[in-house]
Amino acid sequence: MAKRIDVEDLNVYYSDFLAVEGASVNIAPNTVTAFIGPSGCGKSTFLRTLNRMHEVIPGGRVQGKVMLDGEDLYGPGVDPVNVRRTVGMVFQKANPFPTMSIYDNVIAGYKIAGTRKNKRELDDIVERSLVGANLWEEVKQRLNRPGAGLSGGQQQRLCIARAIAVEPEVLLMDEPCSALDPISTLAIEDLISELKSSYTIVIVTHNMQQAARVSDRTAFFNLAGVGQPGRMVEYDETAKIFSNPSQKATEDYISGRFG
Ligand SMILES: Nc1ncnc2c1ncn2[C@@H]1O[C@H](COP(=O)(O)OP(=O)(O)OP(=O)(O)O)[C@@H](O)[C@H]1O
Repeated sequence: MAKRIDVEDLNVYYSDFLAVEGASVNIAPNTVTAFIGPSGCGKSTFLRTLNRMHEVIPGGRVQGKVMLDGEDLYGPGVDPVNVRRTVGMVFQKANPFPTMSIYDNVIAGYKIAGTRKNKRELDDIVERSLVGANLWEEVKQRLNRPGAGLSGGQQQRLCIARAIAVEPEVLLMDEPCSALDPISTLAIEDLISELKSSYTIVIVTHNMQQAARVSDRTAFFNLAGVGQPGRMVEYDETAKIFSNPSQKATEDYISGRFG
């Protein structure tokens, strides 16, 4: 079941460096939210706080609250590994395990967690996930071939299949199309629109047309200057952000006047 995400006044640090300051956001279940903004304003950093991947980086820490259906992800006793299972992530560069078969890539999350499943159950998971990622028809005859033998767009869909195989409730995507050609990009965008019925999706993108095409709501991040923390300047319906933003900085950015 897709979950809602509520972030309250989050500060995100790399050791002493405050990378994102005072970010708050309320994300409804079964929606797509896009994070846009200039390079270095903290989009990826903020995204990684939503599944506790930020703290894997040495010196990475947060202040504030990230709630998933009202439960604080950073509360005492919360297991970060469990958080990352519930909140899956897809990265900029498709990163299938190259020598592993397509089949084994999809079930990698279960193997790593040491979850025991019989062959029939695993077959079902593989088919369901590849169907969900719109890749099944293209690979069903070659499930035992290495993941690295797929095209870039197929590899990215394989990574999406791997992410959804463990049945997350939220999917985070960090520039998932930046290494893809326009056709593969459209395939991923179509897929994002389909996945929305099952998951809450948050995507970082540099492509404003993409944000406009796939997202329901958009958050614009900005940076006051070099060495300053990034801030979430405006967060609203995507149609509003792109047609009638309330902040001048947002308007300058989306109209290309950013400088
Ligand atoms: N591992 C790290 N250690 C220290 N500082 C980091 C680290 N990763 C990012 N930063 C810093 O945090 C700030 C935000 O970076 P982040 O990558 O989140 O920005 P971004 O908006 O996603 O940028 P881009 O659009 O270029 O990917 C930057 O000043 C960056 O240099």
